[in-house]
Amino acid sequence: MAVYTKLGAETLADIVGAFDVGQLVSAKGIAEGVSNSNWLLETTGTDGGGARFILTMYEMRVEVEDLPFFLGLLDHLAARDCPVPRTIHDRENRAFRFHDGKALALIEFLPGVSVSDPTPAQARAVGGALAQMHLAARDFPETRANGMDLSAWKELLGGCGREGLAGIDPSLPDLVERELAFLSANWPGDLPCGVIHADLFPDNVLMLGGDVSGLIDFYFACNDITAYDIAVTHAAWCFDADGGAFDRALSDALLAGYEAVRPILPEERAMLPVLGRGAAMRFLATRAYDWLHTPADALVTRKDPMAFARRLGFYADPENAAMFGAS
Ligand SMILES: Nc1ncnc2c1ncn2[C@@H]1O[C@H](COP(=O)(O)OP(=O)(O)OP(=O)(O)O)[C@@H](O)[C@H]1O
Ligand SMILES: N[C@@H](CCO)C(=O)O
Repeated sequence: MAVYTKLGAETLADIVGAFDVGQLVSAKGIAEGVSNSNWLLETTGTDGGGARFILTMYEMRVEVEDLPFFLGLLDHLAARDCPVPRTIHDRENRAFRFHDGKALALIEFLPGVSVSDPTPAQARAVGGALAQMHLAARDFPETRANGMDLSAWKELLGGCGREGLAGIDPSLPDLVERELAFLSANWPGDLPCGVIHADLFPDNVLMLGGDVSGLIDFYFACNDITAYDIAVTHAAWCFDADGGAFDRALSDALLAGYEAVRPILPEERAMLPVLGRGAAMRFLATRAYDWLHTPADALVTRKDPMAFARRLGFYADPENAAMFGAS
């Protein structure tokens, strides 16, 4: 349950009063998500017609000094017609405020649901929305380094130790050692860079039928290799949940949808298998670390690291590299 802080009705009404959004009508804690506390708020709206918002209180993993980047990016992308929620600024035009020392932001509510079993048409739409985001962010003036880069993967996996990794699966210590050495030697240094989402899993995409109605949860967004974001999205969308079964139709649709909006350069395509290995390692690293460091009685469900070890195997297999060739 991702509501870590209890806020009474009066407190929520006070918070809402700082924004020009009408009066609070109802508030409901949102169970999904693990990093922040989220509430779905309903207000009377400014014209009395009613309005819905997401109130987010930043609890962990999000640094307050990064909020201008994350929230400014939402406004920048929304102004360029990307399906992302706008940040509602308070009456003093601030994008975030503090309550009891914790930062909070009011964000536009977007309709739609996260799909757990995407169709190729939905994967195509997601590819298109990702490319649209990459293009729209080109003139975003703020920058943020990727806190989840290769050096962070090494640190997280180092923090697991060989024994810890072996406790998850006996094959993991050698796989991690071999792959980290490969990625260190082969990570591209000359591909186009820009603002990337870096975590565009199905649970961070809201869909209405075949259309993307919302890209959310930009709290890993940063400046890094643009094609790495394609690889992350590919790894997140084109396999079954345990990572054992690759879905070629989803993959083709995702890449075609992306290319309908922004071409994938030949040099980007050529590196997709390596970037896919990196993307798989990134989620293997955070999942393995959390697997070993989350107390057994925590309310959060741990995610399976091996689901990304299997994806890693897929991207590392030379037989699979050909399908990323120029279309
Ligand atoms: N703008 C929005 N419009 C509609 N629903 C939203 C919006 N933002 C968030 N939600 C809902 O709230 C849930 C949690 O949001 P989010 O994923 O940002 O939380 P989080 O705690 O940061 O998650 P994570 O654990 O993935 O980091 C989402 O799954 C979605 O159901
Ligand atoms: N999307 C990530 C969690 C947030 O980094 C995962 O599924 O492991």
